[in-house]
Order: sequence, then C-alpha cells, then structure tokens
Amino acid sequence: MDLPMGVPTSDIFEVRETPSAGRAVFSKCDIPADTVVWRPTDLSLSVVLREYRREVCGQCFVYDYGNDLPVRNKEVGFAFCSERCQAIFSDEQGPIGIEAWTAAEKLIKGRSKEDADMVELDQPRPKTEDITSAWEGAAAQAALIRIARLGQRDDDGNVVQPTKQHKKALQKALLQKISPDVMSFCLAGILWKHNHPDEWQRILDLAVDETPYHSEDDLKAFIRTYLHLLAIAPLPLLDRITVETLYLWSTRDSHNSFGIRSLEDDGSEFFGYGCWPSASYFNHSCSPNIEKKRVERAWEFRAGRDIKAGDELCITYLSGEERRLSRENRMLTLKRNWGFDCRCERCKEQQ
Ligand SMILES: C[S@@+](CC[C@H](N)C(=O)[O-])C[C@H]1O[C@@H](n2cnc3c(N)ncnc32)[C@H](O)[C@@H]1O
Repeated sequence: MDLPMGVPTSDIFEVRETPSAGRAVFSKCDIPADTVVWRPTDLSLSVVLREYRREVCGQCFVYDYGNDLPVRNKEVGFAFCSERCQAIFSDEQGPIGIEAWTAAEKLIKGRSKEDADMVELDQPRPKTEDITSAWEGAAAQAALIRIARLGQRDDDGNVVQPTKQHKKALQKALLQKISPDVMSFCLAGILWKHNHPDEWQRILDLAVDETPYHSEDDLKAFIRTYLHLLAIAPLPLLDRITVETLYLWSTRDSHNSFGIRSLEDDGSEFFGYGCWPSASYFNHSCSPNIEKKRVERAWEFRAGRDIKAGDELCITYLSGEERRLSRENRMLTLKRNWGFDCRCERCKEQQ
C-alpha cells in the first residue's frame, strides 16, 4: 500500500489495509502495558465552542473548572490561560488570521442571541445530490460578493468598479443568520490551509464521509457561513474561501475529529473538537488496547494492557459514559456519530 502523507510511522507499529475497516494500525512487536505508543501533536483544524470560549484556552485547551481565564482577547473572541499562549496563538494564526478572527468576532458580536446554533435532532442527513445542488445554489451570490470585494477586470484588463447589484449581494449575505460554531470551523479550516498549503494532502488522505452534514439546517449553516466569510474575510484569504475547501474539510472532519473534552469527570464537558491527522489511522474498539489521553494540545496513546506482535492497536471513539452502554446502544452511537457498523472483537463476541 502507498502510505498516505499523514500516516504515523514508528518502530513498534505499522499502518496496513484491513478487509473490512479500511486502514488500521498493527503492532510490529510485543508491547508491554503502559508503553507510550504514539503522541499525536499534529493538530490541524480545531473548534472551541462559543459557550466555552471564556473558560477554555484558545491555544492549549486548559480549563479551570468553569472559571474565566485570565487573558481575554475580546477582539479575536478567545481567552487564554497565559500571555504566552496568547502569543503562540497570534504567531500560529499570523497577521491575516488575527484580522480574520477579528472580523468574524465583530460580525458575531453585533448580532442577537437568536442566531445561536440550534441542533434539530431527527432531521434526515442530506444526500450527495442535495449537497451538490445546495452549494450550486449559492454560486451566483458568491460570485457577486467576490466582485463587490475585489472588483472585476474588463476585456482590456482594467478594473471595473462593483455596481449596486454586487453590493446588495454582500449586504444580503451579512443579514443572514449567523452560526458562530460553524463560522469557527470554516475559518479555522481556511486559515489552516492558508498557513500550511503543503500539508493539505494530509487532510485529503483521511477517511472520507461524502455526506457529512447532520441535517439540512446544518448544510444551510455552512452555506450561509461561506457567504459571510466571503463578505468579511481579509482580501488575501478570498481565493482560499471556496466551496471545494469547505466541503472537503467537512468530509474529512466528520470521521476523523476527536472531541476536546474536560480531563476530569470522565470527560463530561465537551469543549469542542479537532483533527489530528496522524491519530486518524487508529480504528475503534469497544475493548481498546490503547488508552488515549489529551495533554493540552496533544494526545498520548499508551498501551492499556500487554499487546502481542501483530495485534491491531485500537483506541475507543466512545466517551466515558458511552463505553458502558449495551452492545446494541454502542453500535447505534457509533453509527450515528461516526457512520460505521462496529466490527471490533468485543462486538463480534457479543453478537
Ligand atoms: C478515524 S478513521 C480510522 C482509520 C480508517 N480505517 C482509515 O482507513 O482511514 C475512522 C473510520 O475507520 C473505520 N472504522 C474505525 N473503527 C472501526 C470499527 N471498529 N469497525 C468498522 N469500521 C471502523 C470507519 O470507517 C470509520 O469511519
């Protein structure tokens, strides 16, 4: 198998294709319990949910039992546990990133609470053809907004000023309902691609979910956010804000992101999520032999028991409470959240 760019490599494990669960990680030698097997540090896109933005550090995800963090940057809408974390954040996002977060924050703050994300359960997931036609439906308005921001050139290469029609398309986008967490996802993804253009292939190589939107509302929120970003983002980012990038990010995020949860209370607080490509080749088991623990922005994957050479190394995708569910309910949870029928050893044995 040609190894994808983001595949983790190590002396003690290798990534191979499996007959029924895609690629997976296998031990190359006996691994004693408690051995640190892998430390994924390659965080790409991450989202800290709006409701936790004052309590969870925007850089290292430290959480102080719900207390507001000491360094609050109201312009960009993040709080930090220290000046150092704020400086690292600014450095990683770059001047254009900071300008973009500031523009997004200004737009979100100017709006009422009604705009908060509402999750409608039980709506069907949009199919591929619904997704394609919904994005196509936004193309004309997107083109007008681009011209409103950048102008356009006539046949002789002269810049033609935007007309009332272009400006109206931009204004119309700004009046649309805002979904702050979708905005964070899209902006974080665009900025990651902007700041790491050579690493995009690591994202494209991940497992794909062609129908990543949970509901029609969710899909609509992404399309509105696309238009919002075109209307407000710094001009050097406009070429990056494309349907292709936003859709491809969603198709990879869906089956590869990990929840960023509290480190106490069995991870009961869900602060947001992030995608660490090198962590994304470990399959799930309901009886995992690898324990994963978040350490600030990184993960530590440790052998939870003695592992024999040739065994598959599996983590669990379930949260603390979910692990105690019956086989049927674990299967349902994995199907709903990750879209697969679990084929782990424990589920096979309990069949
Ligand atoms: C994070 S990726 C893991 C690596 C993936 N197998 C690959 O080829 O990229 C998650 C996807 O792997 C597959 N997978 C992981 N654990 C599985 C399991 N226990 N049973 C069946 N499929 C599984 C599912 O397709 C799932 O959406």
